Amino acid sequence: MAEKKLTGAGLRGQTAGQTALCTVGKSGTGLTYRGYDIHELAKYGTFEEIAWLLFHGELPNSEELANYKKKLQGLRGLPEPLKQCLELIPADAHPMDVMRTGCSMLGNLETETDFSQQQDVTDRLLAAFPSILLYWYRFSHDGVRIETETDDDTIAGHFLHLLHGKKPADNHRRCMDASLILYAEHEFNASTFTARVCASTLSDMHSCVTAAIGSLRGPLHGGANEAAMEMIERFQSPEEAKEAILGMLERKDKIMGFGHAIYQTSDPRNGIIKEWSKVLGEEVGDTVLYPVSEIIEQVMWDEKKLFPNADFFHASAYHFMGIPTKLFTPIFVCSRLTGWASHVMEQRANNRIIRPSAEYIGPEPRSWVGVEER
Ligand SMILES: CC(=O)SCCNC(=O)CCNC(=O)[C@H](O)C(C)(C)COP(=O)(O)OP(=O)(O)OC[C@H]1O[C@@H](n2cnc3c(N)ncnc32)[C@H](O)[C@@H]1OP(=O)(O)O
Ligand SMILES: O=C([O-])CC(=O)C(=O)O
Repeated sequence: MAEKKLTGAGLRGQTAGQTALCTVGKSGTGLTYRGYDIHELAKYGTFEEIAWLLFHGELPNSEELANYKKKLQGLRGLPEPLKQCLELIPADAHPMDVMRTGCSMLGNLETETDFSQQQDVTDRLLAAFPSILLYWYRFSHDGVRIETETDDDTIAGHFLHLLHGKKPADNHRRCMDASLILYAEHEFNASTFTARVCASTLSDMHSCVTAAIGSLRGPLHGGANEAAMEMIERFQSPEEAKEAILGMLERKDKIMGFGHAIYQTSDPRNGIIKEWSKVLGEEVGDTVLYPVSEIIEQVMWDEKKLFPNADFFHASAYHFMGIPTKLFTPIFVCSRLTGWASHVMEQRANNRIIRPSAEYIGPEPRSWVGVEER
């Protein structure tokens, strides 16, 4: 692939503001959160530690971490009107629409009335998002009203517990934890930029996050993990996948889970989630999905010099943990909330309304023509 031109459409290559949260694709640093490399964060950290790091700028000490986890544990319950609202949403709704509504409804019930509440509002959303999603999912699909206040120590464990109705295996919890870390923050991506634009009008946290959920939903952004799953599960063998992908490339179809707006040769998150996919696939005796994913990776590189982004191997990793495909992008929401909220706080701390200019390409000035003369 020719050197990517970082100008023009899509605001590519334009610096649209400053951040101390994250570097993306900066030469020599790759992906870092608050200066820590993503590989170290995913290997040694837990999602709650990384959330704290993003919000406060430093890793928590053991007392801070224990207190923070306790606080989040205590915020998992849902108010009755929110449960009633979730029960009205049909089973065939897209779970991203459920997240959008759930966030917005909570904004009606627990409104942020002053920016001094921003951390508490964020923590509430962080604790409540898995509950919102899975309360709706289990009610609409299984007809059960689940208890969302579990004693699980982590958000990863809480999520899988609510989904499957039992505490998860340790490696599933660890994979989910790693996944939440990988998705937590990514500079001025489309959904985060949406959140910052909303924040720049001095709007409330629920509005900023609801707007961001709308941006993440699209298949060119967070929705790609679901689209990748729908693609890979169509193939019965690597040979079939190779032939089909070559055909898709010839027809100039987009292959979901590949390419990136900023990274040029690889996405540093890919190797980490790919390894988890391999381990979990071996555990469930998979002989198709992982090999199919690998051959697609190979073909995409050989043919287009395109590489898997964070979403591609997330598809098979989540699938091996028994997570339904339509819940993939909402998990991204449960994680990226940390990045969105940190950016909202950063924007508020040094705000100017975001209002770029447009290059006008419309007609020259002209006179009004009455309706009877048109
Ligand atoms: C967590 C995330 O949000 S990561 C992104 C998730 N999204 C996806 O996986 C969707 C598939 N990928 C894409 O659509 C794109 O790669 C994006 C949206 C991620 C980045 O878009 P851009 O920065 O505009 O792409 P870029 O400029 O690198 O495209 C260069 C060329 O590669 C092609 N290309 C890029 N990605 C793909 C793909 N996945 N499949 C096929 N061709 C592709 C483009 O069509 C373009 O070809 P052209 O020059 O003939 O028009
Ligand atoms: O940065 C981007 O454009 C998309 C992405 O990978 C993310 O948001 O994680």
